[in-house]
Amino acid sequence: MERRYASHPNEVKQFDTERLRKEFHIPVLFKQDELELVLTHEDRLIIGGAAPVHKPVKLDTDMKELGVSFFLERRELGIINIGGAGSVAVDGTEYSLNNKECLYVGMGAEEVIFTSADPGNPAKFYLNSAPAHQTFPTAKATLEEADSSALGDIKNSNDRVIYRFIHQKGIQSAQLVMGMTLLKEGNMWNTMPAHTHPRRMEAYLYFDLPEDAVVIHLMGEPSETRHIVMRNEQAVISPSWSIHSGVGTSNYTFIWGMAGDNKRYDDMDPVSMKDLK
Ligand SMILES: O=C(O)C(=O)C[C@H](O)C(=O)CO
Ligand SMILES: [Zn+2]
Repeated sequence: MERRYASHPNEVKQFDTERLRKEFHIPVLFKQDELELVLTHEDRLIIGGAAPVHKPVKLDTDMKELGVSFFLERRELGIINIGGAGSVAVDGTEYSLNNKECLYVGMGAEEVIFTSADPGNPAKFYLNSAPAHQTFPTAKATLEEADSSALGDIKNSNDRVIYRFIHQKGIQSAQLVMGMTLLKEGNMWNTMPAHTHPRRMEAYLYFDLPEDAVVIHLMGEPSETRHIVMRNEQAVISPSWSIHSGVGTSNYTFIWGMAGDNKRYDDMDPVSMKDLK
C-alpha cells in the first residue's frame, strides 16, 4: 500500500508541478487482476481500485500497516463500480454491482472479494475506506435510489446532477460520505463557485473521459490556487483546507468521497468568486 502524508498549506505554496503531483495526484488505480491502495494521512482515507478481469481480487494488504488482523476490522468501505457488470462478495454474501452502482460495507466484514461478470467488459471497483468506530449494515444503492439534485446550468458550462449515496440522509456510515457527479454533454466545470470544508478532506476520481481529454483540477487555498492535470480514471487528494474544482476539455463524471468530522454533504464554506486567486 502506498502512503501519502498530510500537508500544510504554507508548504504546499512552494511546490512545483512534480511535487504537487507526487503528493496529491494518483495516476493509476486500475491494474488488471490487481488491487491498488493509497493511504493518505489526510483523515487516513484509503483510496483504491480493484480490477478483476480473469480472476477475483481480494481486499487485502499487509495488516501491519493498519495494525489489525483484517482490513475492515476498524474500517468501513465505500465501493462504486465504474466498469462493466461485476459482483462483490462480503463474507460469502454476493452483491451484484453494475456500472455507477454503490455498495457500502460496514466495519467488521472479514472477507471482501471483487469479481467481473465478463472479462471482455470487466468491472472496475473504485474504493474509499475510512476508519470506523461502529458497524453499520452493508447496503447497496443504484443511481435511481440515490438522493440527487441538479445543479448549475448550460450558461455557466456546469449543468450537472449530483448523486449522494453514503451520507447523513442516505446509506449510513461511521464517517464516510460518498457520491458521484455527472456532467451533461457540453458542460465542463465542476464545483465552481468553489468551496472548502475544513471539517472534512475529500478525494475525487475523474472518469468517463475520452482518452485524449484532460481535466484541469484546481486545488489550494482560495487565495493560492494551483492546478493538476488529470486524465481518465485518475484520482486526486484534497486536504480539508483546499478548494477542489475542475474544468475539462469535455464533459466527464467524477466520484467524490470525504472523511472527517461530520456526514453533512451540504456543510461547505463557499468561496466568493472575487476572493479566488
Ligand atoms: O459538482 C459539484 O459541485 C460536486 O460534486 C461537489 C462535490 O460533491 C463536493 O465537493 C462535496 O463536498
Ligand atoms: Zn467538497
